[in-house]
Order: sequence, then structure tokens, then C-alpha cells
Amino acid sequence: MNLMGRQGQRSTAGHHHQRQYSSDNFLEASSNGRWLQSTGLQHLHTSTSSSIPPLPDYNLYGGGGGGGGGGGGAQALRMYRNAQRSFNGGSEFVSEPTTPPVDSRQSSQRKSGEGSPSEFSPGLLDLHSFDTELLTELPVHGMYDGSSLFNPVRGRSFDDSDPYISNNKQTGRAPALPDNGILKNFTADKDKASSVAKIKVVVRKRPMNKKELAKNEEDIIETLSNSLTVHETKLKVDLTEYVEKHEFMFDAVLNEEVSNDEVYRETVEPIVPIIFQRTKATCFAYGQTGSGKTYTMQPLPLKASRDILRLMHHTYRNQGFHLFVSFFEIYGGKLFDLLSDRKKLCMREDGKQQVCIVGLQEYKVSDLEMIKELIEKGNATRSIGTTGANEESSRSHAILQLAIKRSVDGSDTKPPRLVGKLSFIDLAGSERGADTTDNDKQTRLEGAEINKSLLALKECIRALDNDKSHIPFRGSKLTEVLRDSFVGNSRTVMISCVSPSSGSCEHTLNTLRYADRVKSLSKGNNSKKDILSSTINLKESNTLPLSFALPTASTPEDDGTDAWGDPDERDEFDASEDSSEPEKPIWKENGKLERYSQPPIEHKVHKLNGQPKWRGQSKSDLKNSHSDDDLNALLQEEEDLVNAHRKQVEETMNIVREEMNLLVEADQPGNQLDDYITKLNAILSQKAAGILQLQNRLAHFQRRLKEYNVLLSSSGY
Ligand SMILES: Nc1ncnc2c1ncn2[C@@H]1O[C@H](COP(=O)(O)OP(=O)(O)OP(=O)(O)O)[C@@H](O)[C@H]1O
Repeated sequence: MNLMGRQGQRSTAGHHHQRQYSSDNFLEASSNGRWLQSTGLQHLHTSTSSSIPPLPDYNLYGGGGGGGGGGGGAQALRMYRNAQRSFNGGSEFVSEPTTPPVDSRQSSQRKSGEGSPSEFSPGLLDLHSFDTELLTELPVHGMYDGSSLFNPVRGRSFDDSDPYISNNKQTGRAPALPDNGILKNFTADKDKASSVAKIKVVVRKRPMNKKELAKNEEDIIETLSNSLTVHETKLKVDLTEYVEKHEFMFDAVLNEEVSNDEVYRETVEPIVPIIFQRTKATCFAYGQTGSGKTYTMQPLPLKASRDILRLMHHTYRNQGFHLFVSFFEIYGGKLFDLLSDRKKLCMREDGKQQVCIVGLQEYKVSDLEMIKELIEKGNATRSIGTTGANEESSRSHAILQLAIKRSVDGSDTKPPRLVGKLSFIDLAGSERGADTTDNDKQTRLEGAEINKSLLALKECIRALDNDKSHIPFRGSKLTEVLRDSFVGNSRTVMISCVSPSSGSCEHTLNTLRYADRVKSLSKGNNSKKDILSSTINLKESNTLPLSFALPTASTPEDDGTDAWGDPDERDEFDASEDSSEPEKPIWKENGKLERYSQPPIEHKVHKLNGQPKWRGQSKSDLKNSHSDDDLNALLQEEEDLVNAHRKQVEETMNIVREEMNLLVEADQPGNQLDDYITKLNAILSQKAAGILQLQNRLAHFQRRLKEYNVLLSSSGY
């Protein structure tokens, strides 16, 4: 969904379309004041019905500082040609993109309304898209000096001195912006800003919607301070219901009563000051389709812009800072500029692995009104469609960037350099395959592409979580763009949106588990993980990994009868490979938490003559601790478990079949046969998953047994 409201016109012909940029629509929505109210900026509401001024007024960067005059055009032409040459593939840029369907109305509006961007528009190929590397530190006078804020220019009130509020001829001067505390934050010590968490994970629960209420679905999410509990209803084999609780803790949990203002204060407000300190920050919303991502994200960029401008014009007054806005979407794995007629963009990586978006238009902005219009324009152009769960679903990932740049030499003769960047990413909604059965081919293809990119994001997070040296950022365009969020001097805020209804339980749990994973990244590597959080979240799992079911082997201390060669050979062991896991708690079937220690059997670190060696274990240890009898007994136990489970499933299936037959016979209106069959099917698939899990466990065990046999035979046993 768009970041700013639902003003886009829907195509009646099909589900898929872009939002239409219609000034009438914006103004109509504006006059309702709905959107502005949601952002807390209702004072910017214009009552006029005249059209929005053309965008070229916005002093595109590169326009020679004079609003895009002739000199700027010539300069841009040179830049454009140079860039074409240096990228050795201008033709690549002009190849026609696969764009989502555009209805005729939009193109006609473009003709009559905005016009196409000038051929030599300075922003057409903005060389500063390459300038993704941050400016090296320059002295910033008055940084964190709040005095300038509270001692405004003599003879003028604080708000009167705000030069960034445009003098709107139609509406008169915009009312003063309320102080939301950002300036006060700036009077605090510099350390305060640097103490802002590198990754912050916030969960937002939306209220139940009409559809869910009509279906009598229950609110299954209980929130308390920064924790939340999901009450999942499950069915036992005998079809009686029971509730399983899943508890999670995050940096903040925002319930259905929390306003968008509070969301802003909790999420983005703390990171705004940091982008003046050579930092890239990203805020993204994640969650199932219809969970409230767009609703949450839509007011944030404008609120952040307000605070950025405030800082630029007070704390950093006359420091040479400039604010630039760009807005693009990733649709079907391709990039489109939402502020430049959906021009296809190209992503490149420079030698320093900085991602550059070639051709992206950046608009230099100096007042909130301009930013508002740009965002509206971008949102109107964004691709939306209809999913089972959301009538106006975002079918693309939308990325809005606020870049702070600064003149290197204090004058405007040289292009300003990047100081910091704040990116807002409204991810497309994730859907399960099962949700897409009613959708047409286009929606399913979109869904597949969306899920692919979200999966790539998961892969990156998993790799980061495991401290992998290679993070697969190139897995998708989305992850390439997000690379900035996770590496270097960055700050990331993830807002996980969840629906409260019982019907979305599975999705909600997926989102929360995902969020939990991201949260663990903020604590560095595995050893630094939040034990409390993993303890709580482990309640979800009652399956004991096989490796931990093995009998305890010998202690790692050798008894002196080392059979693995001379001590020098042992010295070859790399300490870094010693991956002994910290003690972790496990969740037992009886509901009690227990601690286990990973047996030292995992200490396989060296190979001799092609055979694995086990560190710190003597032959006698192995012989004593893992006799054939022990292993066979364990294997038997595992097999018995699988068989018992299989038997249980067969019995359940028989019951279900009988029930189904009875119900089919008595299939009368009002018998809710469908619901019942759905429930029974759910039980069956649950059981089938259980069998699969046990089978995997058995296979794993058999592999381990084989390894033992190899080991024992190589050791002469
Ligand atoms: N916190 C909230 N309070 C009130 N209404 C909400 C809230 N969150 C979401 N909604 C409403 O729920 C509906 C779906 O929300 P939204 O469009 O933001 O979902 P989404 O996650 O962006 O979906 P998609 O991924 O399909 O685009 C909208 O009508 C929105 O107004």
C-alpha cells in the first residue's frame, strides 16, 4: 500500500495497477484531512482545488543551485554523456522494463499534467547516485548545541524563524509545527545519540478489522510492556482443543491503541539526529499482507522530514547541510523511479561494495510542503493490487530515502557530499502459497517474486545471525538495497506488523519468529544472544534435537592416553574451530525448562589419513561411552518413537475418516461441514509433519551411528 493514503485510482479491468497521480484526488483526500491527520500535520492541509505545482520547481540537484537553469541543463548533459560512457552500456538502460500494467488514464494524466522530464534534466542521471560513500568527518559547528534552538533570532518567535515552512500563497502561512522533543534531544550529550541501538525491533499489533470481527475470529495476542504472548489454539488427537502459548520479547511492543505519533517517537525519532553524524539508517516494516505495514509506514517519512528540517534550520543552521528526497520501488525484481515516470533504474556496486542506483532522481527540498507533494506523487505511482487479505495490497517494495548532504568547502560551487541517509522501506506483503489460490496469474507471479525477495532477506539475516563471513546480499534487489542497513555504521529499525486475529495465527508466529531472529543480530554473535529471549521463545519448540539426545561422552580433558598422534599434531588444531555451544535451555514435554550441555562429541576438528578425529577423547573414552549396545538401544528407541507416532497418526486418520463419512451423510445446511473438514485436515497435516520430523530425526541418528562406526573401526575397535 502506499505510504500516504489510498488516493490512487483503481483499475476496474483488473487487480493490478499503479496508483494514479491525480491532484484532484490528493486534494480531495487532503480536504478530508484524513491523511494529514494521521501524520499529525493537519495544519498543512490545503483547502484549494488548484493543481499541485510542477515538480521542476524543486531545484533538482545538479541544477547549479539556481533551480535548474540552462547552465544546470548543460552540466547535466555532460554528466549524462560521461556516465553513459563510463558505464559502457547505455543501451542496457534503455531496454524496455517489464512494468506492471499501466492504464490509459495514467498516461493521459502524465501528458496533460506533469509532462515528461526534460531530456537534459539534471536528475536524469544523477552522478550523485554514485555518491553513496559517506563524507569524511568535517567539523560541525554548534553540533548538539541546543542554545541556538531555544534562543531564536532576535525579535522573532521560534516558529516564525522556521524558514523551511513554505509560504503557501493559497493557504497563507502554514501554522507552526509542534515541538515533539527532537530539539530537546539534541541538547543532550553526543554520546546519547551514539548509544541508539544498532538494530531495534518493534512489534505493532493492529486492531481487529471488520472482516475478522464478522467471522467471529478471536484476538489471540496479549501485550504487556515489551513482551507479547500469542495464544494458539490447537487440537489434540481426540479433537479436544488446547491453547499453546508463545511468548516473545522485543525492544518495544505497541498495541492496537498506540497512535502513529507514538510509533514515530518509538522508532524513527531517536535515529533522526544520528544521520547528521555520517550514519545510514533504515526503517522497514515487515509482516503479512494486511497487517498494517503501510498504515504504520505512511506517516513516518514526513514526520522525520519535519525533524530533519528543524535540525537543519536550527541546530545546524548555516552549516551547509541540504536535504534530498528520492523514492523508488522494486517490482518484479526491477527498480523503478517513482518520482520520474517509473523510469527503470539500474543498481550497481562500486569497488567498495557501495550500492549505487544509477539514474535515480533526487530532489533537493527545503520545506515540508515540497516533501509532502513528492511523497504523494511517488505513492500515487506505486504498484498496488488485491490479495485475499488486503484489497489494496502493496505489490512492490517501496523505498523512500531522505539524504543529508553537505557542501565540502562550505560553498555551493562543488556538489555536496553525502553525510547520512534515512531510508524507509515499505515491504510488499508476504503471502503463503495457500493464500494465493484465488488470485490470478499476475498476482501469483507477483507473490512469488515478493516471497523470493523476502526469502533472500531471511537468508541474509540468517547468515548475519550465524556470523557468516559471506552474506548473500546479492540474492535479490531488495537485499542489495538493504545491505546498507546491516553493515558499517548503520542503524536499523524493523517494525513487525501483526494481525491480532486467530485466523492469522500462523502468519503472526512466522513474523514474530523472524523478528526475533533480527533482534538477535543486535546482540552481536551467538555468544552474546539474549538468553532470556531464547529461553522464552524456546517454549515454542518441544523437540529435542537428536544430537543432544546422545549419551554424554567423555569430558574434553584427556586422560593421558591420547591415541591421536603426537602433541605437535594436536597443536594444529585451530582454536577458532572449537565451536562448543554455550549451555542452552531446552523445553521438555512436561512443560519444564531444563538445561543441557552439548556433549563434546561435536568437537570434530581435525582429520588424520582421511578419518575424522575427535578432539580431547581417548580410545577408552569412546569405547566406554559409546558401546555398540548403547547405540543400538538408542536406535531402537528412536525407531519405537517413530512407530508409535505412526500408529497414533493412523488411528487419528481412521477416526477422521469415520467422522468425515458421518458428516458427509448428514450434510445438511448449517452443519458447518466445511469448517469441520478443514479442522480435520489441519490435524492430518499436523500429524504428517510430526512423522516427517521424526523420520528426519531417525535419519540423522543413523548418519551419526555410521560416523561412529567409521570412527571406531579406524581406531581398531
Ligand atoms: N494500527 C491500525 N489502526 C487502524 N487501522 C489499521 C491499523 N493498521 C492497519 N490498519 C488498516 O488495516 C488495513 C490494512 O493495512 P495496510 O494496508 O497497512 O496493510 P499492509 O501490511 O501494508 O498490507 P500489504 O502488504 O498487502 O500492502 C488498512 O485498511 C489499514 O487502514
